[in-house]
Amino acid sequence: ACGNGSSAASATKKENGRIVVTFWHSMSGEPQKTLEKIVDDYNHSQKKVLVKAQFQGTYEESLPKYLSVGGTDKAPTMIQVQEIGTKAMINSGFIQPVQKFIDKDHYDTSQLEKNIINYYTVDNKLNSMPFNSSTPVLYYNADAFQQAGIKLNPEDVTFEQIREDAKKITDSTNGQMKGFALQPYGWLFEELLANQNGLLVNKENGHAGTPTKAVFNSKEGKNILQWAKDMIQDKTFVDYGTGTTAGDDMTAGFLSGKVAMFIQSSASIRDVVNNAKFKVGVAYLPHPQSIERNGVAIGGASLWMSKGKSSAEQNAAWDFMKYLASPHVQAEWHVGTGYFAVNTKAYSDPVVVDAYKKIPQLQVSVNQLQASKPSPTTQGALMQSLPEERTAVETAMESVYNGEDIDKALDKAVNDTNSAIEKANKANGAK
Ligand SMILES: O=P(O)(O)OC[C@H](O)CO
Repeated sequence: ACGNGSSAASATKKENGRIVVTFWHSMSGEPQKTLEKIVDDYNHSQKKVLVKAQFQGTYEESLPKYLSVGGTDKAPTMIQVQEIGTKAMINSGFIQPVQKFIDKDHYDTSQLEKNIINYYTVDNKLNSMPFNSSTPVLYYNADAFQQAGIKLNPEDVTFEQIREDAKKITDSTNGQMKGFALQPYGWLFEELLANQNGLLVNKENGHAGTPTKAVFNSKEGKNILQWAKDMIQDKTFVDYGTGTTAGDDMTAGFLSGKVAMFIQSSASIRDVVNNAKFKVGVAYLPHPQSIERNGVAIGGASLWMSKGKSSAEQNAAWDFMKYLASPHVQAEWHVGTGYFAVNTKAYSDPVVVDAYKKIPQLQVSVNQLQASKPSPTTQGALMQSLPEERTAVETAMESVYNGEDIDKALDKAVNDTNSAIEKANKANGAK
């Protein structure tokens, strides 16, 4: 990567006298609709800046795209990057930490959720602006639970209970509705691991230095795959695969009554609740009975400023970032999606207070985050090679679902992740 910062800034782009800010994002479904409305409101609220929101595919698609045009004229002014891209963005040399604007502007970061600020603060600098933060939650068909005569305490769900409930629901519907789905999605594995206080990588998950090894082939890692395997054997489990539509297919399966429970980002709460013809329950992430619930790490994404843009363009983007983080906009964002409000003042906004009366499910992920124990596992792993780790874990999950031995699958995923770590550390000189 380049990144010596010596290149001249590009010319400010203008349209009808307004500074153009290009904003790459990865929001689809309800979050996309909500985001587009917010951008529109911002563009109408003032006359100096024109934000152009451009959907760039999934997080996995947009980050490599950005890294291939970073530092050139084709780079957007700002981009939304998933949490695990943090180190890759810092190391790319293409970005301007937002700390610079915070300092210049005396922007008060104490209004932002502490957990989230901590996540994006590396080397005492806030690198990117918090915007859309989530936790994974358990979605369940509350009507199906009632019909099967079972109850669930949303704040304490165990692996064992899910397995039992999955059997009861599958049996009581003669297999018409299966019990549970766990998409082979690395993020869900990472979070189920954190909920058992299991580390993903060494060096305290990368918070005590650059990781040199993956360590998720632990008892805690195996618990997750054994749990899924047990349900596959019980014939109560549905595998929606790893394709790009897997998440949508799983949600569609839940909405059409083919599966009673699944785990997915809280970002889907509005999508799911709006579209269900039955009562939707939302619960904390489960844990094995023998291991106390530890809590979750924040997921989602944040907003990054490109280096090499004119200061007029950067200041315009900063103005928009501040608008996005303001209490009322965060209130609308939270209730329109299921992401947290990154600005804590949003929770007393009438928009949120009213929404909680009608959609109490929105509160579950906020409570779950606040009930998480601060530790290197709930802080999330910090490492450049997390995208590679995620792919390796997804391959392991899928192969176990297809009958592979758990130890073999996890050891292979650890080895593959270690190769990526070694390569990145060599390239960075262990940055
Ligand atoms: O789907 P999101 O935006 O909640 O993000 C989930 C993961 O944290 C992405 O890495």
